Amino acid sequence: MPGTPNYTGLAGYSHDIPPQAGVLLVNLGTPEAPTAAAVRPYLAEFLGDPRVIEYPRWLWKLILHGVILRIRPKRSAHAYARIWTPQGSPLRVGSEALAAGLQAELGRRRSGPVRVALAMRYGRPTVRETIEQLQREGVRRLLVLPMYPQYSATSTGTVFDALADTIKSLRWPPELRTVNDYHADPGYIAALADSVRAHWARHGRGERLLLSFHGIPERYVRAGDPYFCQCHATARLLREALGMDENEALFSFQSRVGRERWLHPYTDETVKALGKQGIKRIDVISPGFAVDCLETLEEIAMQNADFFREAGGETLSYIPCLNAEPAHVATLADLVLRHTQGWPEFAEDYDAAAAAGRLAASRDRARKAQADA
Ligand SMILES: C=CC1=C(C)c2cc3[nH]c(cc4nc(cc5[nH]c(cc1n2)c(C)c5CCC(=O)O)C(CCC(=O)O)=C4C)c(C)c3C=C
Ligand SMILES: [Fe+2]
Ligand SMILES: [Fe+2]
Repeated sequence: MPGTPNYTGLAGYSHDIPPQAGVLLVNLGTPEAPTAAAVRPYLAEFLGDPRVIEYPRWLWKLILHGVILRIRPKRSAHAYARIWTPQGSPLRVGSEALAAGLQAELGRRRSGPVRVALAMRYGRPTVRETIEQLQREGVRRLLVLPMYPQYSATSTGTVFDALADTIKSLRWPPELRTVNDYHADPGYIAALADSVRAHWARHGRGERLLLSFHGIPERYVRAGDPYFCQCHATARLLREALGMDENEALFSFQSRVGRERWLHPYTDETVKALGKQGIKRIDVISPGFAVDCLETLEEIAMQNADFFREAGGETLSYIPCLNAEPAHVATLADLVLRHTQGWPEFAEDYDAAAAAGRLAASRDRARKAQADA
């Protein structure tokens, strides 16, 4: 508190700064440049994480450094080069825009001071340096929101590892809350459904809609990872909100790496099968990614579009992630308000009824569209 004795004698000692609440968004991270030299340290950190690759350490270190880091950086860099923007990697640009949008929205909807910051699990800015910076700015209460709608130990879980490591070394850690997942959040489902309808209104509607989620090894799910169930739940709720059944809105897993069996069905095989069945146009959405990235812009919109054409299809129409769209910002702001209830900086209450109302309205629109058809 200003005016209380400062025993350290240091300028900027955090007792002297008015307290604030903070929201820390954390995304995966991305290379600094679309070059093999920049991709190598990124992949080394990412694939060196024992949460991501659950193999005996010594064996994996041999394979990672002996084989993978000699081959993959060049291949990945080539893929990144296809989607790189003048502002940098789409994942970084999109995450920063979303964080800025959330800062503005919370500023409008909150009476108290709130700081929104963005960290990356791999690469920079790190979780540690971002939390240390927030503390210098007076953040005493912190909500950590990993940018993954569905929980997986390989994505969300490892963000909490980085958080725990940071907290362990702080003399005076902030009061903490965390968001595990928001896979069934009504606002999130409504925003996805609305984005699909907006895409159809602008580009026409395909014969099928494919909901493609990032995969993980099947072994992890058998060991207790809830990811598969949460992806299924998101897909079911999204189908309901769109008034579609399982034959119209299909479900698959993308981005597999290595020889091990990953979650099924695979996106590439599904896309090829649809092309072979004589389907000419499909729409694809990736509801597990908050912002567009390599796995959507390159793997889906480019690679899988090629697979579809090679199999006899014509158009794979990719539906972008929610990115910094106002509906996405509003949904995350709701989530923040709900998870920070009771904090003195955040006196107002989260309006659960309004979010449920938005989902109901989305379902009504689906019913109306069906009745009109
Ligand atoms: C090999 C193991 C991997 C697991 C398990 C995994 C889980 C997982 N990943 C995401 C989100 C993203 N992954 C991205 C890229 C990416 N993923 C892997 C491997 C695993 N992911 C690799 C090797 C890469 C790098 C690119 C490549 O070489 O193919 C990205 C995009 C990053 C970007 O810079 O754009 C995201 C986002 C989730 C949500 C998840 C578990 C549910
Ligand atoms: Fe991944
Ligand atoms: Fe990939």
